[in-house]
Amino acid sequence: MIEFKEAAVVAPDSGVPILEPTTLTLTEDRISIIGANGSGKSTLARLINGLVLPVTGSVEVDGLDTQKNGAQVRRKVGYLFTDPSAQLIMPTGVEDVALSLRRVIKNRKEREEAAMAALKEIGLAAKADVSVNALSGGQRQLLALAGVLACTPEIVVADEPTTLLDLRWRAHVGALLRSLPLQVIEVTHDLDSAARAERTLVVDLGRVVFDGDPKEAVGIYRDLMFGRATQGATA
Ligand SMILES: Nc1ncnc2c1ncn2[C@@H]1O[C@H](COP(=O)(O)OP(=O)(O)OP(=O)(O)O)[C@@H](O)[C@H]1O
Repeated sequence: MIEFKEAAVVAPDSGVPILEPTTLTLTEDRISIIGANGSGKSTLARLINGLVLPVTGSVEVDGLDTQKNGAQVRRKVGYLFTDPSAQLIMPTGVEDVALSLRRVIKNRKEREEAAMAALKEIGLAAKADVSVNALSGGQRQLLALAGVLACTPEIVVADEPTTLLDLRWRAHVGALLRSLPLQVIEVTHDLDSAARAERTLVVDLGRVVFDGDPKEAVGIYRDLMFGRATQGATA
């Protein structure tokens, strides 16, 4: 269970509020987060695994405070970035997934075997020894996901995981995320994908302005966007 208690974030340099005090209990297996560029979605998502820490209030995952128990929280919460380059470090796929496992499996041979198993599971076994740079964008995102899943998280937070992908890869990665027997929280600009969740949060100007039915959420987001576009056009 993920619990935000009045969690607020400000910009480290300026102190400008990025996320207003936010209280949420997130228990559903499929949650989507939508909102305009710069509204605070990634900040909200990053609070869940302690990549961002609240300046006031707290965020807990199964009772573990992200501030005090960061390492334990990150073992529970895997984080998938929009751009897989942000998390792929090693020259080849198998080395990269093995690196993700360095804290989980100490024995090198066992680690490589587990990395290969994770690549096989996701359909990338044939690319295990290929240079990461030679993979397509879709394959790189799959590889990043393999690295996350190899560590057997209980929750996956995916921050616009399909934004950089073509339609085919978008469908593939989206379907994979939906098939995971885990809690999946997805930040997305893909409103069809957002609407498939059980619960959707709409973020606007650093606040969760709607929390509930996905289809209703998408309607509210569209109203926010078109209202703003109209105001902008007439200003
Ligand atoms: N470390 C930081 N220092 C200063 N400002 C920040 C920092 N992190 C985020 N911001 C600002 O906070 C606001 C919210 O950022 P955030 O990345 O959470 O938005 P977002 O909704 O995920 O946007 P996008 O859809 O464009 O990815 C933006 O205006 C951003 O510039």
